[in-house]
Parts: sequence; C-alpha cells; structure tokens
Amino acid sequence: MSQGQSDTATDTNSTVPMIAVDGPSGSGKGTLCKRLAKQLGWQLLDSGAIYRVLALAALHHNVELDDEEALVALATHLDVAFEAREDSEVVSVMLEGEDVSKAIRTEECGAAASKVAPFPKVREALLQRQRAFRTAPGLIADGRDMGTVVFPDAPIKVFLTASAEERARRRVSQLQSAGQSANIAQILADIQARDDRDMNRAVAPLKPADDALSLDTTTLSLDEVEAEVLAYAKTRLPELKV
Ligand SMILES: Nc1ncnc2c1ncn2[C@@H]1O[C@H](COP(=O)(O)OP(=O)(O)O)[C@@H](O)[C@H]1O
Ligand SMILES: Nc1ccn([C@H]2C[C@H](O)[C@@H](COP(=O)(O)OP(=O)(O)O)O2)c(=O)n1
Repeated sequence: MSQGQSDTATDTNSTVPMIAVDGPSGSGKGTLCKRLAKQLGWQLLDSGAIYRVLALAALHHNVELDDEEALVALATHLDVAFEAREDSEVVSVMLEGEDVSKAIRTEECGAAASKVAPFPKVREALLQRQRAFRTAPGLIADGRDMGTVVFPDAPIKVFLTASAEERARRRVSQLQSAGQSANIAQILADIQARDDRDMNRAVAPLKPADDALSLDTTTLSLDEVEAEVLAYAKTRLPELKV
C-alpha cells in the first residue's frame, strides 16, 4: 500500500512484540522509550519527531500550518530519515539530507507540530511510515496515538501522565541544561495550550487506550518509572528478557 491511502485498523506486523507509550509533553515518554529500547535491544519510533519534521518542512517551504492539502502533499513525500551515528547512541534526524535534530526540539517547533497534527489526511499520510518501524526483534513506540490508532493491537500499552506544573518544571530544567533560558510561566502556558490542542482534536486525540497501564509520574523518579513499566511488561510478555 502506498502512503496516504486509507488502511484497516490494525498494523501488518502484529506478531512483532512492542510497547506503545503515549502521554502529554513532558510526561517522560522520550526518556523512558530510549531507556527501554536500549535495555531490550528493540527499534525506537519517535513519532513526535515525524510531526515536528513535517512542521519544520512546512516552515521551510512556506506552507501555512492550516493548509491541509499542501500539508498532505508534504507529508506524503516527506524526506525524513533517522540516522544512527556509529560513534554514539545519538540518532540524527535528517530532513532533505540536512541534520535538523536540534532545530526540531524547540518549543516553537513542538507547538507547530501540534498545529499540523489535527488534520485527518495528514495523519493518514504518516500512518504507514510509522507502522513500518515494527520489525524484529521488537519496537518501542513513543507518541500520542500509538496505543489507540497506529498500533491498536500492541500487546503492551502505557500512558504516562504528570501534573502540568511538574512537566513545566522538567522542561525548564531540560532547556537550562542545554544552555537555553526558559520562563516557567511561559512554558506552563505553552504546555497547557498544547495539551488542549492534542486532547481535543477530533482525530486520534491524546487519550489512554482502554487497555493501557496509566502511570502518574509526578512524584516518581525515572528509575522508578522504568522499573514499573518493565515489571508490567513482564506480566504481559513473560518471555521478555530483562
Ligand atoms: N519521572 C521523572 N522524573 C524526573 N525527571 C523526568 C522524569 N521524566 C522525565 N523527566 C525529565 O523531563 C524532561 C522531559 O522528559 P521527556 O522524556 O523528554 O518527556 P516527553 O517525551 O514526554 O515530552 C527530560 O529532561 C527528562 O529527563
Ligand atoms: N503520535 C503523535 C506524536 C506527536 N504528535 C503531535 C502532537 C505533539 O504536541 C507534537 C510534538 O510531539 P512530541 O512527542 O515530539 O512532543 P513532546 O516531546 O512530548 O513535547 O506532535 C501527534 O499528534 N501524534
């Protein structure tokens, strides 16, 4: 099937084990998923990076963030690649051959990604590209609709939450460690605006799948979150080697 065509509700590689991790910005999905992928030796899908790259491509090509048809054309032909560097664990995100790993991580790009994401045809155009990541030995998928739409038959689904205030504090420390200045009130407002857009869109809204483990990480350390998710994963897939 070519990208952009509609598909049935399930993905095609449903025998490959996987963990779907969804949740709002700053709940700890990215950090948890990187740890799990390393621990299990599985593939990693950072679906948010794909939406961020699409938003960046729209800015580069002067496409308005509300022009659905133009965004669909961009999404269908999006020249995005995830390149592992030989000398480190870092994965570079490439757009049209250019390393955009840093450019896509700004709060502005996150907000722009959340604005291109509500369009149903845009999401459909990116569906197969995401499902193609489900290859042996397994997949850790990070996003908003991994457990509900992209991989509804994932055997393990986790939904991370944390209070908006805690998520804003985490984002501020993250930006400060990267040498950037950050205003907590502004970051909190950005997080709340993004939550509102992501949770209230008509298609693939941010919400836990019915069969997901919901975990509030507000007062948990990263180690505690990882341990709890791995313990849960073992109950669902006893053959898991951890
Ligand atoms: N449970 C936690 N305790 C403390 N810091 C956390 C926790 N989870 C995530 N963080 C930190 O918060 C920041 C945002 O986490 P990240 O994994 O990027 O969230 P998300 O992918 O959900 O937006 C990172 O700097 C990360 O190290
Ligand atoms: N599966 C996904 C992943 C991200 N998105 C959209 C909505 C999000 O606000 C943006 C950015 O997602 P990303 O996961 O990179 O953002 P955070 O790291 O959680 O701040 O993309 C989506 O609609 N569906």
